[in-house]
Amino acid sequence: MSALANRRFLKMNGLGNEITVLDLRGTPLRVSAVEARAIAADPCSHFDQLMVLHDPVTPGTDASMRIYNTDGSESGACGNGTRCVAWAMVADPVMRRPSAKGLVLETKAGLLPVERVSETVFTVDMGSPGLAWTDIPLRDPQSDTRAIDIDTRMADAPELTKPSAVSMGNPHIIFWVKDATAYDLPRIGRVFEHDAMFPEKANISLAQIISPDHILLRVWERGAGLTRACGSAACATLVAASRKGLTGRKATLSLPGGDLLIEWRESDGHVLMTGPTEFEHEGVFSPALFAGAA
Ligand SMILES: N[C@H](CCC[C@H](N)C(=O)O)C(=O)O
Repeated sequence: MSALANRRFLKMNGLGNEITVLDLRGTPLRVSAVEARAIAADPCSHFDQLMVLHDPVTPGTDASMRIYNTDGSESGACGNGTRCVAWAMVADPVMRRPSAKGLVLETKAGLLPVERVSETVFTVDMGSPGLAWTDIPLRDPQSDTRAIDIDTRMADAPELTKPSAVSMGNPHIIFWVKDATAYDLPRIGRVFEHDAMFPEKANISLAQIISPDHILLRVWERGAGLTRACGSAACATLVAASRKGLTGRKATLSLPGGDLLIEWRESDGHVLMTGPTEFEHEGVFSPALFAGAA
């Protein structure tokens, strides 16, 4: 039987991005890809991302996190999930920390300080974006060495060309379009997620500039598919839009699930993401869920 059987989880969402939170602090347990897929397959614990908390690694941080997609693959970043974890660590009666000082979470990609703005709204410092082609990573050096306009196109949609690439600890590719709702994103996403240009695959966004401080965004997520929102994609998009001179360094990103406020802070180059969290329910994993999972 899986050691995860009967463990408590929280089901939450960040702008409709489905998040399951599992606290494994104080245990040596790790989640396997097979177990992650089993948790995702159950309607009660279904997620776009599973946020797993482990004991802190870096002194002064509150927890380290591993992030799993629906297909069991791992990501270095999840903005919406990070806000949900922050809510759990200040408001959930079981996970809540005794102290109310600022919270710092850690992922494979770095340290993420979080501030509570109101009851359910949090600002996460998502760190500095990776902008070199090797940071994304891309397979080849680009004719535009800044990776602002990268050399790829969709064969049967010629206007989908020269997307921008940004890493927020995970790879993001952003196509600039006149109407983000006019495309079959699942079809485009499936093709580009696995394009040989992206050795670690990629999250694929369609971005429409509404004004210098407002962007409409739809995202196909690596390992999870179409989601109602993706926080790291919103951060990557604002950074790319600002580098292209399409927006300033601060904008509202409107996703199907709602709005995020993103700022690429001038003083230190960090990206700040502010948005809501919503608690849905808690549960425990039924042992039957893991039948057949190693
Ligand atoms: N929904 C997440 C991002 C998940 C990214 C994941 N699909 C990957 O990079 O593998 C967010 O709010 O930032």
